[in-house]
Formats: sequence, structure tokens, C-alpha cells
Amino acid sequence: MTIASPPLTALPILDLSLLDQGEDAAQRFRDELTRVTHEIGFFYLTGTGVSPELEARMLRVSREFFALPDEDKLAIRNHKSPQFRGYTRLGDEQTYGKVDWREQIDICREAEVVTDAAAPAYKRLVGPNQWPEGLPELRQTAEEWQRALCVVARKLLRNWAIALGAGASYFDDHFGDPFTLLKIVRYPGTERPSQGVGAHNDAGVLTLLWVEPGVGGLQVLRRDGEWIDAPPVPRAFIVNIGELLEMCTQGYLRATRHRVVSPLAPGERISVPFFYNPSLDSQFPIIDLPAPLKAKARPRARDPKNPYFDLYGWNALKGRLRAHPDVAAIYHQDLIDQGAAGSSVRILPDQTSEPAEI
Ligand SMILES: O=C(O)CCC(=O)C(=O)O
Ligand SMILES: [Fe+2]
Repeated sequence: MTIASPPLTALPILDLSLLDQGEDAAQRFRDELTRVTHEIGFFYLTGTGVSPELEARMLRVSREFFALPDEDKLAIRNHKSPQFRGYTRLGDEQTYGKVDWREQIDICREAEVVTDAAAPAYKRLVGPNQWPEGLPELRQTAEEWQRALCVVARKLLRNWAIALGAGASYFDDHFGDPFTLLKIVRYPGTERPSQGVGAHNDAGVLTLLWVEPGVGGLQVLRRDGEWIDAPPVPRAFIVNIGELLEMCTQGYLRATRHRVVSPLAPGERISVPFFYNPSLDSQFPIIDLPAPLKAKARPRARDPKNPYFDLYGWNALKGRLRAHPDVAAIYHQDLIDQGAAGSSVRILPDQTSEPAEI
């Protein structure tokens, strides 16, 4: 007989440094990692190797950025970037058609624009970032942050791959050079609790979230439909998996709905989500799970209004067009008119479409 465990009231805490403490410790880490991502899909991760100094610098430089005069922030507004980079002002972003109350800067891999007219449309996401003048530390810190977190993400993926019987390099081999997205976000205080970010699943592979110490607001949906608070834990990142990793594992690892409730005025909240994703050209892999795991896997019924594509780039493009319809209308109206990937699948945001059921 199995005894049902009591419902979680807080997310579990895992220590990544166990991987460097011998095979038994590493095995314990992997078992725990796989269990919590199967059950709740969200956990705190300590022992990441990100230094307190880098955390403090990220917080300081983020505050400096948001304190810049509006005209300096708007000088790098995402409306100037077909690649959706740069500053999103308050009110310009939506989740399922409802406005999120946050401002942010979006940063991806630095690259030249792809000018080849024959390239697939998702290559329009490739290009340069926009950086604020007079704050060079933001770029240095963001680049250091991305390097450090790519290492953490790869370690996690290798250990999931081992635990799921696929071999350590499975995701490295399939995902290629990652197409990552770093956001630095500020949620201003509001008079009453309101939507900082509406309830959603992350669409990609893996999210590593850093939140300024002492400021709550993130909530995670438990399987029984209760929202639980996920306040920041000192020196820990909050990790969750996205729907792509869920799909790669046939639903064995779970993407979980979460949201952010705005802080009360005069407070504010800085957070730094980092989204680790495959290279745009990578083909979506599905792990052939060992039978005991497959028996426990729960493949998700897909929402036909929110399709997934086999090639990662189309998913990335769809996500950006939906999150930023204003930028999409300026630069990518042709794609919205045509539908994604030359198919009949529309990538236009559908205001009535709900997140897939968990
Ligand atoms: O800011 C946060 O704490 C979470 C943000 C989030 O869930 C997202 O941007 O996908
Ligand atoms: Fe999220």
C-alpha cells in the first residue's frame, strides 16, 4: 500500500553541489531532482556556484537601469528591435490577452542579423541586443550571468537525462548551441494585489529565476488547484521546467502553472528569469523512457490554439509574437497574416485561448 504524502506547502530545496561530492551524493541529487520535477516541476536550487557578489551586482545594476529617466529606457525600447530585444515599458506585455504590470529588458545571444532572404522566418529572432547608454555594467553583468547559468542549466539537463535513461549528453546533443533569453524585470507596487504576470506555464525547456531577497509574489499552482507562495530563499534560484522539456519526457517531468502577484505600493520587486532553450534549428527530441517511468508519464493533451512545432525556432517565434503583439505588428505583420511555418496554424495571439489544462 502506498501512503499519500501530505500536500506541499513550500517548494523543495535541492543542492547542486551534491554533484561534486562523490557518486552516492550525485545519485541522491538525481533521484531528488527527478522526483520533484515529476511531482511539482518547481524547486529551489542552492550550490549553483553563482557568487553573492554577482547576485548583489545584478540587483544593483538592475535598480540603476530601472531608475534611468524614461527617455533613456525608451531609447532602447523593443519597438526598435525586430528581434524583440530591449526595453518593454509598463503595460506593453500580456499573458493570455491580459496586461502584465511589469517593465523589463530582454537580452538574448548577441549576433548579427540574418540577411539571407531564404532563411526560415524564425531566424528573424537572431540579432543584436539593445543596451542602455551610460550603464556598461549592465551588459557585463548580464553576460556573466548568462555564462554562469548556462553551466547550471547544462548540469541539470545532464542529470535529468541520466535519470531518465537517455545518457548524459542527450540534451547537449539534441539542443546544440542554446538560444537563451534573459529578462531583468521590475514589478512596481500597486494599491491592491494585481496581475504582475498572469498564470502561465513556461513554454521552453528550463527556467532559472533569481528574485531579490525578501520580496515574495511568485505563486505556484499545486496539483490540487491550490496556489502556494514561492518567496525567495537566500542564495537559491527557483527552477522550473517548461512545456518543451515536459514534451521531451512524454509528460514525465511536469511544467507547472505559476503567476506573480504585484507587490503592494510603495514596494517593488526585481526578478531575473533566465530561459534556457535549444538552438533555433534544433529538432525536438522525445526520450524513449524506461517502462516504469513511462507508466507514470502523463502526456498533455495539446490545445489546438497553442500548437507546438517540431523545430524549436517556430516555437520561439510564436512565443515572441504572442507576448509582444505591438512589436509583431510593427515588423512581422506578414507572418501574422500567413500563419506560422507557412502552415495553416495561426500564430496570432488568440485572446480567448486559455493555458492548457494541467
Ligand atoms: O518574475 C518572476 O518571479 C517570474 C516571472 C515568470 O514567471 C516569467 O517571466 O515567465
Ligand atoms: Fe514563467
